[in-house]
Amino acid sequence: MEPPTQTPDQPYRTQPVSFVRRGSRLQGRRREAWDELAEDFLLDLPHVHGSDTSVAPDFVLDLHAAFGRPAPLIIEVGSGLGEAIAHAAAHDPDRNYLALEVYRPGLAQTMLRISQEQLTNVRTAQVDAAAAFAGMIPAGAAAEVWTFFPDPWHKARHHKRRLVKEDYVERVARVLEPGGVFRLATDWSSYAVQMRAVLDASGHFDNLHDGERSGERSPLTQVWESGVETVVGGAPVREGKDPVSTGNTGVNEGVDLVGGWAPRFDGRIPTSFENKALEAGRMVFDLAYRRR
Ligand SMILES: C[S@@+](CC[C@H](N)C(=O)[O-])C[C@H]1O[C@@H](n2cnc3c(N)ncnc32)[C@H](O)[C@@H]1O
Repeated sequence: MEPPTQTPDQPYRTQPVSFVRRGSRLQGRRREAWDELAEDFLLDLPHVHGSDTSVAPDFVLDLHAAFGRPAPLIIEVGSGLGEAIAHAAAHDPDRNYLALEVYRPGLAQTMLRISQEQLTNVRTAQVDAAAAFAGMIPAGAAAEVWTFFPDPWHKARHHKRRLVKEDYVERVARVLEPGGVFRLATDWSSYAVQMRAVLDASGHFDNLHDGERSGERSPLTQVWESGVETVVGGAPVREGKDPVSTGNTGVNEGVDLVGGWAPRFDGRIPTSFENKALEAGRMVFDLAYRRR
């Protein structure tokens, strides 16, 4: 049976959300995957206000029941097509992996991967991660939270929609156990700078690579020198009508003396999304912070 299509979820929200409604209809193999695999791999969440990305504020997930065993928990937010989480879970069978994603076709594709690779340690949930982290995920339950390539929301007037900002970082701090690790990646320098600033200011985290890759070794310095982000889709960025925020994307911005960039995380395999960024010549910024 075709699952219900998404319905507007703005009325109950007080904050702008980090995602847009993309096609939620499932076709072909993905539709079959949803019908056949959701019972085993998709968490059945109580939604509110008819929105299938919401979760009832008083609902708390029973992780032991969801996975059928107690084990350290890794949560990937915005897991897309499931490439990274399926790969990581296959190489790390002793830990539980939870994919939080709002995009239904992506979740169907993720469930297909889980099934094809016969993984027993992955579950998925269609939910806004910011809402899930407010209550659904028990406090201190996660050993790691990953947020790789969140939607960049380029235009300055859209920056408020970026996922990684103060309130999200507070919620990640809530779900991580003491000593737990928050890993992030982005291919846009302006968002990378925002992530680093918000995390450094939060008071809940220590940068695992504080001061590393500064100066000429900083990917930020390299982006500024190359000016690669001043051309998007083959067209130069234009002030006023900029397709990307011109903050921290210009040529000769100087040298990044702060650094703090992590080496590429081994568990993060290149996704098709990252590959497109690399083909366009952009750099990837990794960050890793430990919960105090
Ligand atoms: C640019 S894609 C990157 C996907 C994947 N991480 C990768 O590297 O291929 C960002 C993903 O985050 C999802 N997303 C955005 N906001 C979200 C939220 N609040 N909760 C869960 N997923 C979200 C989007 O639906 C999209 O699939």
